[in-house]
Amino acid sequence: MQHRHIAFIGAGNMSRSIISGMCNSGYPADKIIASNPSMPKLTALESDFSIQITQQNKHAVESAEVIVLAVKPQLMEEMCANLKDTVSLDGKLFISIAAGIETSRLGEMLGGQANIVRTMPNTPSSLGKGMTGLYATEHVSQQDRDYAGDLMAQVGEIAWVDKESLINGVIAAAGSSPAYFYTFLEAMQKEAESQGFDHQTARLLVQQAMLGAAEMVCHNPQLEISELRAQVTSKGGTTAKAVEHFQDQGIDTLVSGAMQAAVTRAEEMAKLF
Ligand SMILES: NC(=O)C1=CN([C@@H]2O[C@H](COP(=O)(O)OP(=O)(O)OC[C@H]3O[C@@H](n4cnc5c(N)ncnc54)[C@H](OP(=O)(O)O)[C@@H]3O)[C@@H](O)[C@H]2O)C=CC1
Ligand SMILES: O=C(O)[C@@H]1CCC=N1
Repeated sequence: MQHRHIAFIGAGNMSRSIISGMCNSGYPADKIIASNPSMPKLTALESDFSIQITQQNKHAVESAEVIVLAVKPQLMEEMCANLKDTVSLDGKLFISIAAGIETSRLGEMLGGQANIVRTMPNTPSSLGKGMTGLYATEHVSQQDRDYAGDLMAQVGEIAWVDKESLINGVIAAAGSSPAYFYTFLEAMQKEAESQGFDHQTARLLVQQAMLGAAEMVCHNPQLEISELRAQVTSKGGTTAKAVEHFQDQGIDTLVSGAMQAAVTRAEEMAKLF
């Protein structure tokens, strides 16, 4: 991929995940700058990855061709307003990772910029195991689309969507979903402890089972996930009883309700910010 000068505005969890993935994939650290109001996250990034750091967004943006907008959604408007008043934004490519802010709104916040790619990554990006959805406005050139896609592909798998509303679907299925799996694992760990295992052993049991299950799904693309489930589920055995319990308790409704709640919140955020 092209190694353009890139600035991260906001050096929080997600920026760190992406920067870490980029550096691990060989992106030159001297072409990456991160900007943040407080120093500790910046100094950690500098010492871990040798990237450039600054507390001045203006300084980060001046020297960059690509700007990653990585502040919390509720802070985006104020941050962009300060930026557009202090530095020329023309000709730059903007890549937003913020949940719930549409490209049209971002364009307004940036004073009429339209060269915007909206993405929705997730935290496993820090290990190169991310899943990112991307949407580009019609104003974005093929070269810039390729850059944005290549960038996020440094930290995992990517999927382009051709309707912006589908980014909210990406949030529900991939952006937020690591937390669903953690919630499930927390509950499993707790129950394993109740059944007599110490905290660490309970964690090992559930994390290794999850890892193995995820690898089985990835390594067997020709098999439906339901088939993999069937392979575990011996007739009249233990798994059948456990899965039956999930189904009796309405797991499908529970999961679809949770994913719809994520989409609804993204839609609400689009109106709020
Ligand atoms: N966490 C996740 O799983 C995902 C998050 N996202 C999106 O990523 C974005 C960032 O989230 P996340 O990394 O979790 O949040 P964090 O709070 O960890 O990071 C946001 C960072 O922005 C900094 N910041 C605040 N104001 C400014 C400003 N004016 N200029 C520059 N930096 C500023 C904060 O600094 P300080 O702490 O010093 O105030 C903080 O370090 C959000 O928009 C979120 O919707 C997208 C996908 C997944
Ligand atoms: O919870 C959030 O709003 C962000 C977006 C996806 C994951 N975290």
